[in-house]
Amino acid sequence: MESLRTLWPYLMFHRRQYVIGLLAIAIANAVNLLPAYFIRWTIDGLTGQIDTDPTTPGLTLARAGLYAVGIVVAALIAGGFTLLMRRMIVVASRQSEYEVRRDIFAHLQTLDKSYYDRARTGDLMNRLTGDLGAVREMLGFGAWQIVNIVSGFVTAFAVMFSLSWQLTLIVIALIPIIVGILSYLARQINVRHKAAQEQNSAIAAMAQENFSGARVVKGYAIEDREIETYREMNLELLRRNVALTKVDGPLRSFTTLLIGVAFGLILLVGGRLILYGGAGGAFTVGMLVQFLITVGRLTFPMMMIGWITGVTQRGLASWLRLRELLDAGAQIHDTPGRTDPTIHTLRGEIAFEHVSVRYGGMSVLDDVNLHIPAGTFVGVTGPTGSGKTVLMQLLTRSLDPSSGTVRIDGNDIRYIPLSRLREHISVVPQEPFLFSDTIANNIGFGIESRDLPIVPTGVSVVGLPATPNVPQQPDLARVRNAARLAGLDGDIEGFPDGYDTMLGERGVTLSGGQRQRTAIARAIVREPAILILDDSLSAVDTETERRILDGLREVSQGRTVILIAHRISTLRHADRIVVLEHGRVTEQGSHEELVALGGHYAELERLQRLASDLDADGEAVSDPEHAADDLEDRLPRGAQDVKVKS
Ligand SMILES: Nc1ncnc2c1ncn2[C@@H]1O[C@H](COP(=O)(O)OP(=O)(O)OP(=O)(O)O)[C@@H](O)[C@H]1O
Repeated sequence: MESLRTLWPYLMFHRRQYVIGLLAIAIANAVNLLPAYFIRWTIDGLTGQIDTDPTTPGLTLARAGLYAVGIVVAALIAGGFTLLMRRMIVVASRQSEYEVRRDIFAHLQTLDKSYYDRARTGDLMNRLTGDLGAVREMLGFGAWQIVNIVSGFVTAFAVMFSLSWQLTLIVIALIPIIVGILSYLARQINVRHKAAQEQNSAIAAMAQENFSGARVVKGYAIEDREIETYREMNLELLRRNVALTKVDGPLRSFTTLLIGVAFGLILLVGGRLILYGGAGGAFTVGMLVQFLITVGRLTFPMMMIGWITGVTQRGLASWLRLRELLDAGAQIHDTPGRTDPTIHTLRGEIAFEHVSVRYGGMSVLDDVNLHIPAGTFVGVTGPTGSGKTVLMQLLTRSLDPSSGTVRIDGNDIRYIPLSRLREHISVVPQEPFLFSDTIANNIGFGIESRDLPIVPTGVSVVGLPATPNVPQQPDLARVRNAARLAGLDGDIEGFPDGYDTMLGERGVTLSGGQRQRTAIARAIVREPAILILDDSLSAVDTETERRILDGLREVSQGRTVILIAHRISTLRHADRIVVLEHGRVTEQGSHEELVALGGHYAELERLQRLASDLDADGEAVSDPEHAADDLEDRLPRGAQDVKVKS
């Protein structure tokens, strides 16, 4: 029931609707019992058993008409209250669903990279759809039916007792059997529903990865294998769903059987009571019929007990799966009391002091000491896996160091508000992600929340507040300028709808170089204090690279730019170049200083010069394979990458 406690606040938020709705059900249930009284009086009148007027037969036409009107009025009242209940509870459950979904999404936004490294997108999607649906069903139809059952039983039993305690006892005797069997089946339903939901998540995750990686699947022609894997997983889902049906189904049949048994016994004992009389006065035919009608009214709630136990068990199991999302905490967050809220901007001075990072037992960065003055243009290079990306991730606190301190403007970054830190540092990742949106929105993505005016476009739904206002389109002048600096403006002008061209699933597919430049423009447009480009020029030709570097020079005025690269042509004009090897800073200085030093950088420079000489004098063209093999054998790993990519 711990899981219910955490759901409570969502219910309490709409308590007024729930209370009104639940009262309405109770009233409707009570009113629904009235027609049985009218029927009883009619029958007893006809059989003369309640002949109150000795001069006339038991039933007059006027009285029969009154009973008929009574039945219609009772139906109208009950119908009205049922409508009111639906309006209250179904809307409240939809609102609770909206709030849970909103909270989960907002919470997921606070989780850090390490969570998403582990989580599977398909699984998250399934929880936000399938599991949330099960919870909504529990809160809406489920809550309604629980009260329906409880109030239905209470009112019906009150009437039944007033008619005959003997017959009521028969019905009561059957209840423990019902409850015992139903709770056993409910436990089974819970276990099997969880298993089915887990398989649903796995299958959704597999499909999502397959669609995202469609190019790889096609490239390797492994569609058949994927089809077979999916078939197996789908079959397993079928098995689990069938297993669920095997316990879901008997609930209904079992309840019908019990009702049949109850009716049989009531007729038997009720008939006896009419014939021979019972304790507590005469038992009439009309009373027996009323009793049967009232028991009949319990059929649906009884069936619903089984169904509702299933819905509640499924809803609770799904809520637990949603709680797992809400309980996942961000490992990196502000430290209340130590975070300095007065920090609003950054200048861009960076210092790494004895910084080490370890993953498991593996050392990724080892005692790194580095000082980068504000406004410097720094190149970072080193073999693959030497820790360049990890070093940059420390600056946005995508991860915290295992030991040592990272400072910006002299402040320990653990005490700079996270939102400020990330607002003023832009990173162009190695594999940029673009949204299925216009190219203008993809570039302006990062400025929306910070700089854009809010315009009211919310839509009001009857009874609900208007949806929150959404930001305006990004400032096109800024977007255009960023695209120019990233060397992308020419490409965009060639697109069918210019800056309004849709990208991704619904539009143009960009080349690797265009994707990189879109990501660069997105980073530049925010005018960050620190701009980090992680191997972001690897997919562009040398001419485009030169244009982008010129653009970066222009934006680097007054900001710190860090450029991770393997190409000497990208690095050579940096104010300072840092070489990382095996997680340690092994060289730093200007291009000339490092070439003179004769270390990793000098070797990289020599081999890349050799490669371009080979290209230039045609040897590589006449026999490119051998030239490439020859060079590859001699190039260090980082340089091999350059050769392959360039
Ligand atoms: N989340 C992680 N868990 C475990 N190991 C990790 C994680 N992230 C990075 N590493 C490891 O840290 C090392 C450094 O990775 P990093 O991405 O910084 O290399 P890099 O120098 O940027 O390489 P490249 O030039 O290929 O991009 C690698 O061995 C990598 O496998």
